[in-house]
Amino acid sequence: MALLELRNVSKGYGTGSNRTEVLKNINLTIEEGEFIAVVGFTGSGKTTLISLIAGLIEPDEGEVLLNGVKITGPGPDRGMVFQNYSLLPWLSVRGNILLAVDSVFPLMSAKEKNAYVKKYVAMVNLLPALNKTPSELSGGMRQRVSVARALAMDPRILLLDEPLSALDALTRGSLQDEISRIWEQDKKTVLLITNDVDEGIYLADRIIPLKPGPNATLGPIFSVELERPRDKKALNHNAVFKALRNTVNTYLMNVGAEAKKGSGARTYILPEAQPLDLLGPTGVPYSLRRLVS
Ligand SMILES: Nc1ncnc2c1ncn2[C@@H]1O[C@H](COP(=O)(O)OP(=O)(O)OP(=O)(O)O)[C@@H](O)[C@H]1O
Repeated sequence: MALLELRNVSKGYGTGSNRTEVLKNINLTIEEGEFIAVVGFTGSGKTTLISLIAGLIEPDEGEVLLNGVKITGPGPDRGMVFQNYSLLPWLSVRGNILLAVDSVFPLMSAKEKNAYVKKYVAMVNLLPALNKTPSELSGGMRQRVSVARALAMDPRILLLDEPLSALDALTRGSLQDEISRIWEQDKKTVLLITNDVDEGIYLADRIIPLKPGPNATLGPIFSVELERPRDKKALNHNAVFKALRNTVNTYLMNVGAEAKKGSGARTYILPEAQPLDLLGPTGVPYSLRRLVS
């Protein structure tokens, strides 16, 4: 039996003329231990999709099943990492993770909990920051704490909703490496939502595009036939990686262009314009003054 299954799931918001149909007839099956990446356009319904799986919202039609049982609300069997760090600002790294551990393993002794929290903090390389509060951490460090907290709850599936999109390119790259390393260790089932095709290919077993909304549906499944562990630098020269990236990007560009045509969106051709440079009192343009003075 599949670990997670979405059967003909549709979801919209609002009523009457304020109604937005977001997802239409979504069918998705994820097996235990798989790493799946859903790539999609801004506003296509990625967060809606992951919120349905997290049990934060309910589908209008269809059903979401975990291990064959219908999801009716949030639960510790699904660990969620959001785009924007959702840590409690008054608690330390240890405190934030401990709170989650307390709720899932209430019978664990204080000593065991302490060691358990440390294990997950070490997993994301944050032991030196164990007693720091979120305001003392960088964005990348906060996201690491979120990942550690989700993993410490030992969920059946880890739901990652664009966890790296608010980070700069360097931090994003190193966190991708960490997620990859942790996944190799833990072999947890993961659903990653991302807008970065390269990130999806680097991390996942399968890439599934979410087409543009309204009434967004899932596109074809692209299998990632790349050996693990993957070396990001080597991938840049890997023919399979480059071909897959090209195929997925071309697919996304085509469905994006189709959706634009269908929506009747108009293209405006802007005139070519050069910015006027204001002349200073000396007759030298302001932008050059520092160079000539
Ligand atoms: N609670 C809500 N009430 C009304 N409309 C909503 C609600 N949540 C989302 N929407 C709308 O549903 C559509 C899909 O939103 P969603 O956040 O799922 O997309 P997304 O792909 O995650 O977007 P982004 O890439 O910007 O994060 C958008 O048009 C959004 O405005």
